[in-house]
Amino acid sequence: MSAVRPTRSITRRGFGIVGTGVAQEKRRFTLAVVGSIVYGAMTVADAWVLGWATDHVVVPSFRDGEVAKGAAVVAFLLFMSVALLRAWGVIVRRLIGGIVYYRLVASYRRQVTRRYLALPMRWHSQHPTGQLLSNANADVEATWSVMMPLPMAVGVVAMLVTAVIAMLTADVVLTLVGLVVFPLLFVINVGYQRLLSPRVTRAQELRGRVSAVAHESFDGALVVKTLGREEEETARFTAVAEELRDANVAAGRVRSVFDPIIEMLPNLGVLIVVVLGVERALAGDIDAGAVVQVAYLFTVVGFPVRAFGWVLGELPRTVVGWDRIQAVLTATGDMPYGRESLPGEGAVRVDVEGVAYAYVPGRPVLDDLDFTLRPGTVTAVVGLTGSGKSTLASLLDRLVDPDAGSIRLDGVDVRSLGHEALADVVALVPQHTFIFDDTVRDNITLGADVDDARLRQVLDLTQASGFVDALPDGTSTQLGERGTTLSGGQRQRLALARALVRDPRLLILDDATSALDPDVERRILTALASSTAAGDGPTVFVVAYRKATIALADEVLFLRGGRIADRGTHAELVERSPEYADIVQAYDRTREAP
Ligand SMILES: Nc1ncnc2c1ncn2[C@@H]1O[C@H](COP(=O)(O)OP(=O)(O)OP(=O)(O)O)[C@@H](O)[C@H]1O
Repeated sequence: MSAVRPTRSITRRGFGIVGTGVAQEKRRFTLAVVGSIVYGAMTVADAWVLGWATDHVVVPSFRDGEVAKGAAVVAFLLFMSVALLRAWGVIVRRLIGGIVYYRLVASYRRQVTRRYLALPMRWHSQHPTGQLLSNANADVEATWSVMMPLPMAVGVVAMLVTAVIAMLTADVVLTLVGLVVFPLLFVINVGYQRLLSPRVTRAQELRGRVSAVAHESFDGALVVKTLGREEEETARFTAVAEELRDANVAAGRVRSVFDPIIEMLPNLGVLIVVVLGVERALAGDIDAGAVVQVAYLFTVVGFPVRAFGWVLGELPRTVVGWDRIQAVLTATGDMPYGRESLPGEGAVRVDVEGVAYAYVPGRPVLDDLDFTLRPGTVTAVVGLTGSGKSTLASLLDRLVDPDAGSIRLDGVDVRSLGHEALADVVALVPQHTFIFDDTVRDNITLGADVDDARLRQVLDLTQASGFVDALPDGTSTQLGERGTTLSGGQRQRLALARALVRDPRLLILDDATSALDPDVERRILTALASSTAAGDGPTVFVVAYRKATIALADEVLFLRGGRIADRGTHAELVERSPEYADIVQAYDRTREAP
């Protein structure tokens, strides 16, 4: 995020964005402004009551040597009424203003998150997680934080107008002092915020970078330690931490110059008012109450005037935050889902026809693929690293759409299936397992209605019952962030159970059993293959790396450079393709090497 210079067009755009927010929360915002106006008017009224009490209670009491009781009671009632109304104004402004802000933040967070989920994997692979987190958090907050001081700034206008009227009724000469001090205060505030804002924005950016570097170092702690890179990592962190320190000091310098001026200016005004006012009171031109009233106004109006500065200072952040969230909200490339559902039940037939796919235009990763997965069979795909196996798995699960050709399930193009219909039919177990910070049960069901007997069945099938039962609370055990309390093989078994519990009609395993020991893997896959062969399981497509797994498949697709180089049973391919035989041999050598 680059610091935006507060130019006029930024101010104009900023107010445009603020308008969008106000329009979205019209009623609540209006109420917050009413609260703010009441607060402003009552602040001025307070000064007036003080003036009135000076003239009608304080001065007569000194003059007559006894308290004017009737007037004192009236003054007390006036003070109390004004104080209550003022308190009501503050509560409404703060409470409703806060609600407006939090509602807008929540609404835009929801929109951004919904958009993320609608955008295709192709978009996600080009946007790092850190950036997405920042969009949903910091950018949304930066856009709307202007809404916090906004009702106060609007109310301050009403306050200043009433203050000037109140001063005019007190004394014209003292009003002139106000007419110099207030605008001066306003101009200094605006200048202050304009100087401060880019520095604060920069510090915020750097805070993000500091946590990103720290996050990366902690995440990669193993690499850092094993390769002895502690010093380099510390130096990398120190560099950004020092930049952040300098940015904070730069912002602090601006504050140290302006804060005293802004604090001092109203006091200077009070001094002038007292000097001028006392002279005029002694000359008999005005009452003492008028001097007290105007002097008091100077002390209370100074602070709210700052709200203007805050609003103007926030606008550049508003614009930057808005642009960043709009980049997500207007991102295109959605994969629209159809409305069809797949008739029938049981394992599906998959027809892949003329499929091509490229991550980078002109450089196809998969090209001209034609094959059929017969219902209720197990097909393994074998190929060198980078030959396109995972990409093919993503296409079958419609995480991406092919650039050419089609993929049909029981004759229905996957693009015409509804989102839920597709999720009901196909399950993909990816290379990297994700475990939620939740219980074993919820990690498997993901909210689906699954009874205990079925849960037990899939845990048995995936050879997970043993270790799950050994956990402190069995299936109710909380697994911690990313399931760090489990071994890689245990995580993979839960991921398999998660897919199987949904009774998919097409199961895609993308190297999903790599962390299992060969014996456990063989048992799981044999059970799966036999249920499939018995007409009770899904069609299985497996990206495989072990000879034993590959040998279980009814058919093997041998992928080379994104094309099918050969296909047949494992035995047939070993016999006719030395290249294939070499790859499979090499797989086992690398995988089983100690
Ligand atoms: N998100 C991406 N953006 C650009 N290119 C990609 C992306 N993902 C994969 N590729 C490229 O596409 C090609 C095929 O990748 P893919 O992951 O499908 O291969 P694979 O056969 O599964 O490899 P491995 O056996 O190493 O998992 C590779 O050359 C890879 O660099």
